[in-house]
Amino acid sequence: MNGVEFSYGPGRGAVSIGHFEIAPGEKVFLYGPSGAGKSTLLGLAAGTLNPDKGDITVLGHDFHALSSAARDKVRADGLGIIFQLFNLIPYLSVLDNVLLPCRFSTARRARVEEDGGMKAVAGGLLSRLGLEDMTIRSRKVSELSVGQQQRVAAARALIGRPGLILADEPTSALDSDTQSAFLELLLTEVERSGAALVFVSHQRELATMFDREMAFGELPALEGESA
Ligand SMILES: Nc1ncnc2c1ncn2[C@@H]1O[C@H](COP(=O)(O)OP(=O)(O)OP(=O)(O)O)[C@@H](O)[C@H]1O
Repeated sequence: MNGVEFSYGPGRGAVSIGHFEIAPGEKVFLYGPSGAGKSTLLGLAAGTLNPDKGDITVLGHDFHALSSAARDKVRADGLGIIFQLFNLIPYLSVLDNVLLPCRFSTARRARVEEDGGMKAVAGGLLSRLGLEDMTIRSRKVSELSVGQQQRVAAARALIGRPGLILADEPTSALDSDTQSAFLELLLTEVERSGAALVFVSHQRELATMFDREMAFGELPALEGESA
């Protein structure tokens, strides 16, 4: 992103991003005060928000030159997104939630077929993310714990080897031991798939697990900061 300006409308939130870059396979921890613009940055990178000014290139695609349908295709083919509230489809099974991105992208589906097929790839991801129990896979996600839903959301983001994963505070609902255990599994899977990762969180103690940390906006001093 270069010289990006975005506003939600007159008198509403506005965000400026001078320069933001992430290399293939790089894992970046993005932090900053509430309202600084972290989620907006992710929305711009996902192509769901359109900048008023500036350039955004994602996975080699210049968003400015693309129609919104073409941006949607870049997102479906190449991005994995983990939201704070996971945004799973409650009435679908775990397996169907994980496989959802393959329904929207033939490229993604083809990569999954290449890697061994839908059931095998989804099952492998779920197992490595800590959902080994086979009976969980056919359950509706609304019947899972928050921690289990988080793992399903991670598997859904990772399926079909997207080039970039965008994660918006996916650990905030969990206690700190569960958070770091989840993050370790997520980072291992991200590394395995070769994806780049932008991970937004307020929990700066997690930053050491990443290649790079980046502050967004004004930052309170870390020293003496209450936990
Ligand atoms: N849908 C929206 N409509 C209007 N203003 C918005 C909207 N979403 C965010 N904003 C405003 O845009 C600015 C950036 O918000 P954003 O959600 O990107 O911050 P954030 O750094 O992700 O915050 P948090 O850490 O609290 O999630 C804020 O001033 C916010 O109030």
